[in-house]
Amino acid sequence: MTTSNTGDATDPTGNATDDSGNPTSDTGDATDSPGTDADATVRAELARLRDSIDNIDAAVVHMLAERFKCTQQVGHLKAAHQLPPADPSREAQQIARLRRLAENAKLDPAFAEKLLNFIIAEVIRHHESIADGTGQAAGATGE
Ligand SMILES: O=C(O)C(=O)C[C@]1(C(=O)O)C=C[C@@H](O)C=C1
Repeated sequence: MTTSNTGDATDPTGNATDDSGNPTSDTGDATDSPGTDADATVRAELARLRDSIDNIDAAVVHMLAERFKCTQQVGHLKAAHQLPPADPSREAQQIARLRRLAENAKLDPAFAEKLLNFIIAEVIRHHESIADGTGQAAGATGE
């Protein structure tokens, strides 16, 4: 719900709801309103799906944190041996592989490529900071 919304919305069953998603026309008596059971079912299904989304988002954050711990070590290795932060041929392989994986998983490969490029751009920024001495010290966790 946006903060600019002043009027009541309708829930997915078309019933009027307030800003918290609660029915506004329901008297609270479950026996006299045919919409009440459907509302409760829809809200329960939405809550169940949102629980799964929250778990998946948490997994994504933890996996990204692990990936950045690896790339931080790569950044230090590259800086110590005067290797360039970016490796375009490696990136081309990663993109081709990720697009294949995405297609098999029925995920939009263009989206997968954009996501990987977004992550790699951040990694390269970190590598550059490590190389110029302004980056995170080796072994630092940021906690
Ligand atoms: O594999 C490397 O050389 C890395 O620095 C890691 C990484 C990546 O995030 O996967 C980042 C930058 C490179 O251009 C390629 C890949």
